[in-house]
Amino acid sequence: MSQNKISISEIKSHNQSDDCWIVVDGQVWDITSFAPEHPGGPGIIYKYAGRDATAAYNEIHAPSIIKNGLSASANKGVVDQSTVTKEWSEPLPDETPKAAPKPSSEKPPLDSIINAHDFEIQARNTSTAKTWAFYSSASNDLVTRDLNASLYSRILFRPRTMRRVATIDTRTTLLAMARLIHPDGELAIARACKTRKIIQSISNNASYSAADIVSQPEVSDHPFIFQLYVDKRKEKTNALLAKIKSHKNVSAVMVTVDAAAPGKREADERVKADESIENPMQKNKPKNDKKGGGYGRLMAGFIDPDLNWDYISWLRSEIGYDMPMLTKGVMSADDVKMALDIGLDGCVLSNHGGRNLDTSPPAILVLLEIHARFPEIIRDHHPNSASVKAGLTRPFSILVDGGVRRGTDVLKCVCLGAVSVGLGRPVLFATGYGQEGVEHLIDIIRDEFEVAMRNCGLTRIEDCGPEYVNSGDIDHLVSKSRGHPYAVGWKAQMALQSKL
Ligand SMILES: Cc1cc2nc3c(=O)[nH]c(=O)nc-3n(C[C@H](O)[C@H](O)[C@H](O)COP(=O)(O)O)c2cc1C
Repeated sequence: MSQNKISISEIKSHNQSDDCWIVVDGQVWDITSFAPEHPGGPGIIYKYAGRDATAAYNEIHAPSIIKNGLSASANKGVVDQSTVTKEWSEPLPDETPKAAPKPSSEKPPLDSIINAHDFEIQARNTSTAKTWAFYSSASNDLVTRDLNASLYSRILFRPRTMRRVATIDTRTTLLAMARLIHPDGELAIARACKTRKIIQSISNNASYSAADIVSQPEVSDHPFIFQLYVDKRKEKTNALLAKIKSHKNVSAVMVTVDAAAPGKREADERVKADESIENPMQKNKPKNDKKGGGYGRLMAGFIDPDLNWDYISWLRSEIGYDMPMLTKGVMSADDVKMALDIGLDGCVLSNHGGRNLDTSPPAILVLLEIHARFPEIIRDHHPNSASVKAGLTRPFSILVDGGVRRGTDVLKCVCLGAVSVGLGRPVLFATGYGQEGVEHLIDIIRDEFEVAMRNCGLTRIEDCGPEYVNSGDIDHLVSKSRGHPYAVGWKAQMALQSKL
């Protein structure tokens, strides 16, 4: 079917935030209603209102994103090439009356940053092309990365009013997970987490060693979680664990299980790697080859794809029952149930920020799947549950990460039973400003969280519950059974009888 041809003058007339068209690869899109939800903020879109955004779009998005993410009615047609003018083909002039500030390599003052999206925009404008590509990239078409964030906007609150909310108690945990963006990297994150009473999860691939991070005098009495990737060479994992356990302030180990193979992070692959940078934990250096120059592949090369439940059970006893152990990167309720059954202390529902398996489910869907399929896990094992408080059951903590950008996102997770909520990229972007930047980010999210609590009529974390959220718009995406809801399996018995 031939597409409607649209003249350049017509496209240019749709250049306002309430009537915003852009052109990507010759296709004309009405992006008015999507722009406010754009994960990178609407500013960058408004900069291209009534213009050709192809170059800017292709820098960080895969071609299919716009087609899959917008409704068919948003496609207005194709550019009428006979109307293209010289002025249209020229790059965007520097000065623009639209909402986006002029991109600058100068960091804006920290006090002009008022939300997590602002941190992302400044990181994009001021960090090196490689740093931006490595941090922001995700696998294949970025579907999961973007869905992680956008699903939160489809869950609504069910607020109660007139509840005396002048004084509230928000004691809960936010998790934070960077030297590419600031020389102090994870050292600065650790100090900020200490001043803001947040727990940092230290990556196995951090740019400083775990010892350097947890031994800083400022944080010597502050708890940390160590995130472990199981090495193909098991003796390396054992040696690392022995070192980790020698640090009194490492209070839990989190084993990442969603990285059997590194995702194809095309933005990272497309930007040449600096072959002189050494990954301090693995002592290896990046190289550019036929696949590209991805840091992601370099950092994942040592991870054991044969990781299995037998090893996790062994690790559980090896680490010792005085040290809580969790799995991170859990994407199905069945794997949560397994973790509970073999005696782990919790799970982080996560898809690695969409960096490994594209189209894997956002954590919030897995959280809802747990409610639908194994309600006892949260009802009887949530650390604040009546059953745990009465000493009848043991606590099992569900943590969530991926796409969390607002205090309202945090509150939705807490209402649905999450004990902690993790922030990945926003913390890295905020680290561009060092310790102060991370503190500012945490203050922003906490403030948004408190505003949301008050306006929902909530004063205590213990009172947050599913009755405060309406997930109707995404309920159809929640898996309600182990098998497919109607497709008939030809080897169903075998597959469904296995616990694994
Ligand atoms: C640059 C970068 C590096 C990461 N490195 C690790 C890692 O070493 N280990 C790990 O378990 N997860 C890692 N993750 C995933 C994060 O722990 C977290 O699951 C994810 O970033 C959450 O999504 P968000 O960035 O949308 O908040 C990394 C994420 C990013 C963006």
